[in-house]
Amino acid sequence: MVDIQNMSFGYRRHSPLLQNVQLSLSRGHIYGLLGKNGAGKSTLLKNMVGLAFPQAGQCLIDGVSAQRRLPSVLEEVYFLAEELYVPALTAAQFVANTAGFYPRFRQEELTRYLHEFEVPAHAVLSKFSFGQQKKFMIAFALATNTSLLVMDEPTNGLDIPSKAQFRRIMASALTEERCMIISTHQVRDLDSLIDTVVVLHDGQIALNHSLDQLTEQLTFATLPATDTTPVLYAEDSVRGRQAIVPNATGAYSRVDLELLFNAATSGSSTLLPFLKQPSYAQPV
Ligand SMILES: Nc1ncnc2c1ncn2[C@@H]1O[C@H](COP(=O)(O)OP(=O)(O)OP(=O)(O)O)[C@@H](O)[C@H]1O
Repeated sequence: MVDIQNMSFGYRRHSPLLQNVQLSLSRGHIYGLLGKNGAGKSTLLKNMVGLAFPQAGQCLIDGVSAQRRLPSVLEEVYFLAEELYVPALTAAQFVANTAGFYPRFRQEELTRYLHEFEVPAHAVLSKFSFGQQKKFMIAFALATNTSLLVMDEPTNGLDIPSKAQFRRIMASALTEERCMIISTHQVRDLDSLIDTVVVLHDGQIALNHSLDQLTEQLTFATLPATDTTPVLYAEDSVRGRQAIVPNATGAYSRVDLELLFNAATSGSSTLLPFLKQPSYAQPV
């Protein structure tokens, strides 16, 4: 669905932020785009949907360059930006003005998502709290039923129960026809939601693996402080030594997203080369 090929971008010509990025996203998946503050996640997403133009390489949506912004492509793309612009309109007025751009928009789905998010359906949007505005826009984004749904930091401003609602609603809205990508620097917000982890670091895609691939290749374990097992990455914590080791037995362990993210962005010299070994590297 999305093909980013050798893409480079910088806000200033001689200082590239993204370099030679390669990324393919398929329908039927929820991707988590993780990166530190300022890593360039929003910038990558804007290039992906044609709101910023690469200086080299290209971003394709179903084979068409996103920067052409063809209506036939745009009606299949919804981009929920990190900063919201919410007009002084009721939900019904907002839908009347906006839903027409998305041929597969479903009012009954919007009503259901708003009910699940406990957002009033008839108030003026600009009078909502920030969290309610965010939830309205997430509900609207889902109800557009676009093939590509790109959400930049959607969980910013949501309280803890709302984050759980968000994960439930997102999971219920995924279909085989849809590709969703969600960026965050709050790694735990995507726990139990995404099926593929993409880490952006130092201007490049440092890691792009499905959770299934990761559980097959890695074991996430808490080791006693005295344990001398060779590790791919480890951090000391109050619970013991949180470690990532090769999965030698094929046993299942839950991916610790935060530990994985720390490993991928720490400059650890072992984890990323281990995942890139020919027998393990399986681009999604
Ligand atoms: N319009 C712009 N003009 C110039 N520089 C910009 C612009 N937008 C972003 N930047 C810079 O590009 C870098 C990456 O910003 P970006 O917003 O893409 O990062 P991010 O990973 O989404 O960060 P965060 O997690 O903090 O939202 C930052 O250093 C930022 O200051």
